[in-house]
Parts: sequence; C-alpha cells; structure tokens
Amino acid sequence: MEPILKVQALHKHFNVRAGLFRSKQFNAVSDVSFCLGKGETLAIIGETGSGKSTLGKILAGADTASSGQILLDGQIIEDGGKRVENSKDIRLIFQDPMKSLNPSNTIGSILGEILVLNTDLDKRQRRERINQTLLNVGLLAEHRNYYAHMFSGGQIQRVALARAIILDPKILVLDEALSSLDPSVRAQTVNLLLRLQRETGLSYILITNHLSLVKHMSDSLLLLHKGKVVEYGETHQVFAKPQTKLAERMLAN
Ligand SMILES: Nc1ncnc2c1ncn2[C@@H]1O[C@H](COP(=O)(O)OP(=O)(O)OP(=O)(O)O)[C@@H](O)[C@H]1O
Repeated sequence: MEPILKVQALHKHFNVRAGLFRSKQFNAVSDVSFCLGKGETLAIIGETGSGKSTLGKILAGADTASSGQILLDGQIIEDGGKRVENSKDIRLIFQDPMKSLNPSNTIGSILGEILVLNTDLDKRQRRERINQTLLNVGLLAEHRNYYAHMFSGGQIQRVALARAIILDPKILVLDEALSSLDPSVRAQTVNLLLRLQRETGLSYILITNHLSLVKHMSDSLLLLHKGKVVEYGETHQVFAKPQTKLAERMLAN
C-alpha cells in the first residue's frame, strides 16, 4: 500500500555566525528518509539538539527544508526547499499550546476563524463542526464560550487537538505534546489519540523521548543523532535489537 507520507533525503541547514563577518552552515537535518502508513504512528526520538523539532516543523510546513522531497498520498508537497502545496493535511501540536492560543478570543471564535479562512461552510455549519470537534476530543459544546485560561492543562491540550483536527487532516505531528501533562491526564490524552486514530485513520508523528509512550503508541521508530537517522524500523524490533550503541543506551533508560 502507498504510504500516506514519504520523506526522501530531507536536509536542512541553518546559517550560523562563525566570527564577526562570517557565517557557516550548520546541518540540523541530514539526509533523512522514512515512510509513514495511514493510521500508523512513527516515533522520532533523539538527544537534545538532534533535529527532531526542526524535522517536525518542516513536515508540517512551518519551515522549509534546504533540499529533499516530501510526498503526501503520492503527491509531492515539498521539493528542493520549496513548499509546492501548503497542505492543511499535516498539523503540528506543541508542548505548550497556551502560547499559540489568543487569550482574548473564545475557543469558539478561534476555531471559527480557522473554518472561515479554510472552508466554505456557512455560519450554522461552522457551529455544528465546532461543536462536533469539541465533542470528538472529549470536551463539551459549551466550551466554545470559554477562553484559554479557563481550561486545565489536560483540557487545553484537547483544545489544541480540536484546533489541529478541525480541518480533518491526515497527519498530526505531536512535538512533545504529551510531555508536560501529569501521568493520569497523559494516559487519558493517549487513549483519546488512539481512539481518534482508530476511528478516522489519522497518522501520527510522535516526537518524544518518553519511551513508554513510544512503546505504547508507535508502530515504527526513528532515532536521530546530529540530524542523521541512526536507527529506523518497527518499534518492537528496534527495542529488541538495536543496531547502534546509541540506540542501546537510549532505549535502555
Ligand atoms: N533557527 C535556527 N537557527 C540556527 N540553528 C537552529 C535553528 N533552529 C534550530 N537550530 C539548531 O538545530 C539543531 C536541532 O534543533 P532542534 O530544535 O530541531 O532539536 P531537537 O532534537 O528538537 O532538540 P530538543 O529535544 O532539545 O527540543 C540544534 O542544534 C539547534 O540549535
């Protein structure tokens, strides 16, 4: 079966200062390739600075690569450092969603604005879609009238999820999105994500070093080191037989 996402030889460098008048290229992501199937989860792990977030941002279109290709459903969406199509099909969720929610707007108006900008739905249809999306993430329709500060940490992550799925994407990139939640709220959010995946066939890219989450949620696992893929395979196989000393060390913790 054609993978939903195919990443080929992706590369990202940043120009960083190397003295007063000079700059040099720093490779944050080097020659990264992988595939993700529909309804599957790929975990990306790696030490701090290994390029996980940079890769996540590029996949979601929040940044562009320097070279390489990204194909979604067989169609090229990024090629040679250019986003060919600004796809709404890959959405990013961060660790701290509060930062990206306007505190002076209700959740209903934040979600409504996304629908106004991206769909032809009329007011009644938008209202229905917002209510349904809030219910889908385990919130109530009444929560549309709430402001961000009125939610708990777990609820705000559900609001972020509602915002991410309201346009019916194919892939969610979860960048440490579950890290700051306390264990019981994290377990509930994981169950919610798994239910959504079962019901809608959503695919996830899970950026985390939380190994029990990786084991519980992911089908495949990619280990980045200094921007390069040093291990990639089915999660249970990588855990059972890591090929590198680094993977052995990281997965033993
Ligand atoms: N805009 C930028 N300009 C220059 N260097 C950058 C920029 N963004 C990221 N980097 C560098 O790229 C490397 C990879 O960063 P990235 O945030 O992707 O790592 P990470 O694996 O997500 O780390 P962490 O787990 O700490 O979040 C780091 O060395 C970082 O300093």
